[in-house]
Amino acid sequence: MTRLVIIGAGGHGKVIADTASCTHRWSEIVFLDDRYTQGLTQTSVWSVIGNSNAYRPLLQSDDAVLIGIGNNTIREKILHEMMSLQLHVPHLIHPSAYVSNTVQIGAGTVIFAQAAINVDAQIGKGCIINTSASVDHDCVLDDFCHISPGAHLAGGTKIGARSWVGVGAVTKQLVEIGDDCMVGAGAAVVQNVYNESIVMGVPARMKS
Ligand SMILES: CC(=O)SCCNC(=O)CCNC(=O)[C@H](O)C(C)(C)COP(=O)(O)OP(=O)(O)OC[C@H]1O[C@@H](n2cnc3c(N)ncnc32)[C@H](O)[C@@H]1OP(=O)(O)O
Repeated sequence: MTRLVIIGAGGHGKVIADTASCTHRWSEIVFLDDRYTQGLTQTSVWSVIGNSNAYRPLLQSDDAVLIGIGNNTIREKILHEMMSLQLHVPHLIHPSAYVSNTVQIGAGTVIFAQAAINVDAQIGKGCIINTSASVDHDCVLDDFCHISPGAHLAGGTKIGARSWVGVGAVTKQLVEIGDDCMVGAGAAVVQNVYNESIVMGVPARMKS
């Protein structure tokens, strides 16, 4: 078993740590966080061992690394740094999640408790499938997107890179959401959404 180092000790990082501890895959779980320099040495039951900006001397070659940062663009930047250093970036699945054996999952993607991912879905790198979200058959999620708690993607939905589907939002089957989009909490997306759009409401419309 190796050590898991999580970069970012905020709420999302803690859910990663909690999920990781449920898997019993890691000998130790520790955090790096910018607030270490202000005296943060503990978050919940886990130690913060250093500053995330000075990670290089703190990381061991056999560590596994995950990024505990909810912002999709920042998570992308840091994950790419980690991968360029040839560090092991696993994916993480909570034991209570259902993930079909046919699903493809990229490095650094995390799938939290009670999520369900159905047959032939494809999920890119560094994605977050949050608590109780569902991603149905044949969905394609590009890298670094975030499906918030309780959001449901119907079959064949496509989500572009770095897009964020808000808590409790839903999509109609085969809808395509572009890159860098924001789908508001509780929205029902029934039409395609262009890149960099913010949509909200039922049915979802562009934010004016
Ligand atoms: C584990 C976790 O916690 S994961 C985190 C999950 N978080 C989320 O899902 C948050 C999703 N974010 C939202 O829904 C946001 O409200 C957004 C992105 C849609 C809009 O945010 P902002 O641009 O800051 O909009 P703002 O809060 O200023 O509201 C603007 C107007 O839109 C309305 N509005 C905001 N969000 C929504 C929404 N989801 N649905 C319908 N209307 C909304 C507001 O009531 C307001 O209306 P008004 O002008 O009539 O008063």
